[in-house]
Amino acid sequence: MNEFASSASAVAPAAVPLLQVEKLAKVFQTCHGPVTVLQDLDLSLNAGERLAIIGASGSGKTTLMQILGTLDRPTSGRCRFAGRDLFAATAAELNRFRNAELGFVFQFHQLLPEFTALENVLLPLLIARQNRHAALPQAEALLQRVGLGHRLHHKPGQLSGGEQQRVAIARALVRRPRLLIADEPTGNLDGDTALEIYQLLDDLHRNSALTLVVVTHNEALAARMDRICRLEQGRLVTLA
Ligand SMILES: Nc1ncnc2c1ncn2[C@@H]1O[C@H](COP(=O)(O)OP(=O)(O)OP(=O)(O)O)[C@@H](O)[C@H]1O
Repeated sequence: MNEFASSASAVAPAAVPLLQVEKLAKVFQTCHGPVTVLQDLDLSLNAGERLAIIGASGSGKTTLMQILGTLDRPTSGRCRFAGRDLFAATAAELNRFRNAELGFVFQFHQLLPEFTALENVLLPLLIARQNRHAALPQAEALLQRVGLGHRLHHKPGQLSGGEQQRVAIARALVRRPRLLIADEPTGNLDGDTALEIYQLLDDLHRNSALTLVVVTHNEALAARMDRICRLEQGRLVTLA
């Protein structure tokens, strides 16, 4: 764990939400004038909670995920992770925080096509300077856990869409992040395969204290989470 993340968890009492967003706004400046996508957005998410975010196309779901994932900065407002103000951190601190504390899954898996499933999952550990010998059993165990123990040495092009997304989930979780951010993780999959991915997320949640924010267009899949919010007019409205 990096110094920013460890000092954050050291100062955070148990009652502090894992993620706390206050009065968040995002305005894009374009040649046609400013485009306000998020405004006055509040969100509080406890450790271990699973939140589904739904909303019309263009309502700002990906914009919000990018900000929660610290891949983009808000125009104004505050985002705290375990009590620590994220956007007050330096770029280097944020980088280390992101690598240690966050896992990302996208609609298109973004696996490296030349690498095997095992190598794709191993990579974040090697980038974090873990010894390959120690990292290998961790990556293998996680691939077993997502049901791909028999596909370790297959490349993404040799795997089905659902299998590729399982590898992407294993890659996102291999460094044991506290928050998993999934932007339309099943948008590219058929109904049965999408359901299998959600069952896998259920399993992973049950067996570890994973906190999950998932964007989906599918309300039946959203209903599997603990809470559903709809993004409308720049704000999150709690539905259930
Ligand atoms: N860099 C940018 N510059 C200007 N406008 C942007 C930029 N990025 C996003 N937008 C605008 O912000 C709005 C929200 O986009 P976003 O991708 O967050 O929506 P979304 O809810 O994820 O949509 P979808 O469900 O279709 O993926 C859109 O109107 C989009 O055109």
